[in-house]
Amino acid sequence: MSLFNPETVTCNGETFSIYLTQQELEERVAELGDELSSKYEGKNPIFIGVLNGAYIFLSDLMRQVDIPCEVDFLKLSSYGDEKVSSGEVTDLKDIDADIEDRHVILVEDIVDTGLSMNYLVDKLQKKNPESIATVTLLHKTEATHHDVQLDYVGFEIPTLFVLGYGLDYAQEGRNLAQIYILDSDPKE
Ligand SMILES: O=P(O)(O)OC[C@H]1O[C@H](OP(=O)(O)OP(=O)(O)O)[C@H](O)[C@@H]1O
Ligand code: HPA
Repeated sequence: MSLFNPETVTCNGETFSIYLTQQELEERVAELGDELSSKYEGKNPIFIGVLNGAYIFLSDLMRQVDIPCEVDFLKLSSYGDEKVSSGEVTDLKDIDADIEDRHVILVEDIVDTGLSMNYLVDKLQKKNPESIATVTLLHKTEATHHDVQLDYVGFEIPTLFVLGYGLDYAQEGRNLAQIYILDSDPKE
């Protein structure tokens, strides 16, 4: 267990409470790893992680996958330092790998409005992969209003701002080992 597992945390002046424990995260990530290992046996998939948020989930997920696989990263930004999407995606880094005819597993930490995932699937499709599957640790089901293809979802969560395990609030809180949820609705 991490030594950094408080029940509540304060980040940028706002209070968050525990929502998903380290054990719940570990168990679900292991299940997803098993599913992917079976599905992609013999296919040498390439995991593509979306920086920054997905880096912790992706590193844990890949260590639960027991078949040959590769990894690359791209970087987007749409939230800046805010709790609501700017509504625009900014490309900050593309992948280096050639994914033509490859089996791609696109890994996000969270699908909220769906804007980023929708944008990314379109962007990667243009590189002619053999297949694209999407994985997200968290899905804010009721907040998603863009069309998204979601193949593997860790947890469906309510429309409340979350923090930890890679997810930030104005760049802080990514190093928390568990997932925390804002004590009041950010839209109120
Ligand atoms: O479904 P959406 O409304 O598009 O929200 C999801 C996106 O927002 C976050 O990225 P962010 O822009 O905050 O960058 P970060 O990963 O560096 O924190 C998250 O990592 C997803 O990429
Ligand atoms: O709830 C959230 N928390 C952190 N980052 C995010 N990016 C989209 N939604 C969220």
